[in-house]
Amino acid sequence: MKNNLVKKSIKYVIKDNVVSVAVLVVIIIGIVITSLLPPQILRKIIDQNLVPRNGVGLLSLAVSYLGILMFIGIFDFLKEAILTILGQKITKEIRMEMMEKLEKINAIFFSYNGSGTVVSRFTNDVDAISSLFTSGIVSMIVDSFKIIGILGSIWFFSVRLGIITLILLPIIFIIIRIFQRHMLEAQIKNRVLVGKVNNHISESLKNIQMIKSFSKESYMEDSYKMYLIDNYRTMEKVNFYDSIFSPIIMIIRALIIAAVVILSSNQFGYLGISVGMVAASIELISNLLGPIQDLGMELQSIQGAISGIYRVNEFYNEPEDEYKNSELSAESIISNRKEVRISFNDISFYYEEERHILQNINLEFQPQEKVTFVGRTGVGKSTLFKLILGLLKPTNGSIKINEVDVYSIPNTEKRKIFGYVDQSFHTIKGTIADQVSLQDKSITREQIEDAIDFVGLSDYILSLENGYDTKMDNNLFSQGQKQLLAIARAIATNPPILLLDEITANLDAITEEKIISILQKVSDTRTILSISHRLLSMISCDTVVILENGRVKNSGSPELLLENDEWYRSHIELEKLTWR
Ligand SMILES: Nc1ncnc2c1ncn2[C@@H]1O[C@H](COP(=O)(O)OP(=O)(O)OP(=O)(O)O)[C@@H](O)[C@H]1O
Repeated sequence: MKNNLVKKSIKYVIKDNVVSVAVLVVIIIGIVITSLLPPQILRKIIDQNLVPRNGVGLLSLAVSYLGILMFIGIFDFLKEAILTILGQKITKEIRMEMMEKLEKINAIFFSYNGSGTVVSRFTNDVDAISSLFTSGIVSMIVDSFKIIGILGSIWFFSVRLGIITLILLPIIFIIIRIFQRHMLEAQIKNRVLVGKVNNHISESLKNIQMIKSFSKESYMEDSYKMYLIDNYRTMEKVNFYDSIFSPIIMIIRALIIAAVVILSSNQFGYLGISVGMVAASIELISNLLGPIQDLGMELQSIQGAISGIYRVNEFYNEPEDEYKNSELSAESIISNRKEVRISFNDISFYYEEERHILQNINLEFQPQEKVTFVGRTGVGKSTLFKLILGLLKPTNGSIKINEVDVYSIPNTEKRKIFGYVDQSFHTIKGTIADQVSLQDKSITREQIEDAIDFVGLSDYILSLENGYDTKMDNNLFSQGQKQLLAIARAIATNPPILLLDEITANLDAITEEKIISILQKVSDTRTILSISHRLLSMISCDTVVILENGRVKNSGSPELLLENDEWYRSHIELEKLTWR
């Protein structure tokens, strides 16, 4: 992959924490070495003191045995602490870079990736990478060295025992791995089923009205029972593997101890080692089981981390918005708001190759022209707006404002050029004033209050206890008021172009009328591009553009279209016959 974010972040954190990394290396060496010492001391105690019944030096050996165990504990603690800190720093670095990337990424990415997928890149995948440090690669290196060290020590006591241990090692590893795999499979299955059980409850609660209205209680109950039974079965499996795992490790350990004792007994004398060496070998071999068990789990988390690394790097390599001319400012594009000329120059667009949404669109709008785009649902009206806003890049042609390609306008300048309102109001965390400014520091309090006043919401908002500084709550505003707030948000920076996408779609006729009258006021000095399903509810416009099959079918003044466009005329007639 071209840009390896994970590698870059690791390098950066290591460079920034050289001392901690150096201490970590020393600690790791310390752990590997010190963990080999206790069996050696044990051998000495048995061979020098216990067998010949000699007390000389016994106390100092016992103290060093204890001291070394304490050191191992301290080293282990330090290793974990440093690894966790470094791991957290690396994941923080990765997440920050990902957030920066998210801001630059091409809007088309979000067409194909739902919010769940993107969130999972930030959470699960980065967490999997972090486990690479806490329980993955470093622990695996430590455990591998521990195993090598233990093997070396055993070899040193008896070559024969060394060879036997070497042969037994992969067999033990495979047995442990088989059990771990089954355990993990059952745990994952169980987690999925617990999720399903919980989802089912929340889904039932969410849809309780529909369930009751359509008498679907028994269906919901049956599927809940089914999930519960499945959950119970997998839970049993998890319990079975959990309870059998420890006894299996103990049996393996007991078998090894028995084998070492028998092979080194006087009758066999096969290993030819002292009693102290037997005891030390038993301890060493017992100590082998820990790292072998850990190695299995570490392999597992490394596997998870590798796929996390792949997905994070894949995200990091997503194409970014191509060309933004940072020299362009809103003022340089539109020096006189009465001179805003928008042109569509043979634009075509598709989301998926070979499936054109828009084709060969050529249009030219005069300064302060009011244009309404109409057409059947799915014809590509909202897509056209995204192209005008420069969120999507036409696959062919260009859209220009005063001869400047909209796609090259930097995002920071867009709010001064465009105001955009769509069907629903999207709230942000914060106060009512924040809903208008979107916490943009360059928007003054006066601009916020003027915009709110303009849409006629100031009386209502000032009647609230904290006025404009009231904490935003979805229940504070009706649907119509929210749309007014959305208009205030769009006009706060006084942009010369307004894009209105079906903004009255979810409102009743009276609220719709109120909003349209406010929009008429807003439209005086602006270019207004709007989308409307209902031809009669359009704000009075100069031009109607009818889209059909991704192309401009017809365009002209409403009066002209009434005369020469059958589709337009029949739709107007049809709407007049209906309630609204
Ligand atoms: N993100 C996307 N990825 C793939 N296809 C898409 C995407 N968004 C829209 N489309 C497709 O593009 C076509 C045009 O959609 P668009 O939303 O622009 O139409 P519209 O005219 O605004 O529809 P409506 O009036 O119902 O809002 C539709 O066929 C839709 O399925």
